Amino acid sequence: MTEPVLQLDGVSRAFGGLKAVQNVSLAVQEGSLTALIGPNGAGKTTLFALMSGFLKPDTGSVRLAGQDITGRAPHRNAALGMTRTFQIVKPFAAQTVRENIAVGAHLHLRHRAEALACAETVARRVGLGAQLDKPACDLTVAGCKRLELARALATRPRLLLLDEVLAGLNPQEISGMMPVVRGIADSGVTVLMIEHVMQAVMNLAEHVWVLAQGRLIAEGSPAQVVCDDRVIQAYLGHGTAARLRKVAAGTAA
Ligand SMILES: Nc1ncnc2c1ncn2[C@@H]1O[C@H](COP(=O)(O)OP(=O)(O)OP(=O)(O)O)[C@@H](O)[C@H]1O
Repeated sequence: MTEPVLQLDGVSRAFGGLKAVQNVSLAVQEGSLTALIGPNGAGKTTLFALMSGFLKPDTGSVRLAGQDITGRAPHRNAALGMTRTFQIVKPFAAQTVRENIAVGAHLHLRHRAEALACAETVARRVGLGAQLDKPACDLTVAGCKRLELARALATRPRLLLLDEVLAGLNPQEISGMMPVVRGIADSGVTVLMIEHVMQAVMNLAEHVWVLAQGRLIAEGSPAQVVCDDRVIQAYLGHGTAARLRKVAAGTAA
């Protein structure tokens, strides 16, 4: 097997007495589309922050394409090809969609005209082509989520960490967003997503890690994890798990 694009070994982080992430080890393979799931407060966002450099681990190591990046600043990691999105989207409200996306493009493009041209291409990829000249504050929630995705994509990531890009969307908006995420992965970008929308996890992810109380409690294909007793106890509950098993078997109504 080739070297993982991202590798965590024994990563832990506490906030005072709260062990938010405990001894997590995982490897993300290049070109994969995978998911990190678990109950509220499980430590998923903290783990993303530890991966991307927004937080330093107390113990353990993070490697990006074999290079030790433990505790390295986020902008340096972005320059190396790892970019994350945020659950709470905070665009530059008064600036246009194009200008917001261009901020990401400036990571690798010095000239404004080039960054704006790149922004236009990326906007079309995420379905924001018609909104390029709108101020970001005029976007709907779904539009803001697409903008967050676009800003990250404009950095030309090799590995994209998506923190709940589907949160707050209605079923129709979720259905519209799933092909966008799939398209990004199909274009060769490795995608790891934190997601509570299990329909999307079942449809998109080839491998899932399950976190509960800071610890990895299970991993496997979506079909495997929804059958795992620890995952049912800690997160899904019996009703949801049964429904998802039907989805996995392709027999959902
Ligand atoms: N900066 C911080 N200071 C103190 N405690 C924190 C901090 N960040 C997170 N925590 C705590 O760490 C635990 C894990 O939080 P985290 O946000 O990583 O969980 P999560 O799995 O992403 O949850 P959710 O699904 O609700 O977003 C929670 O108990 C949270 O309150």
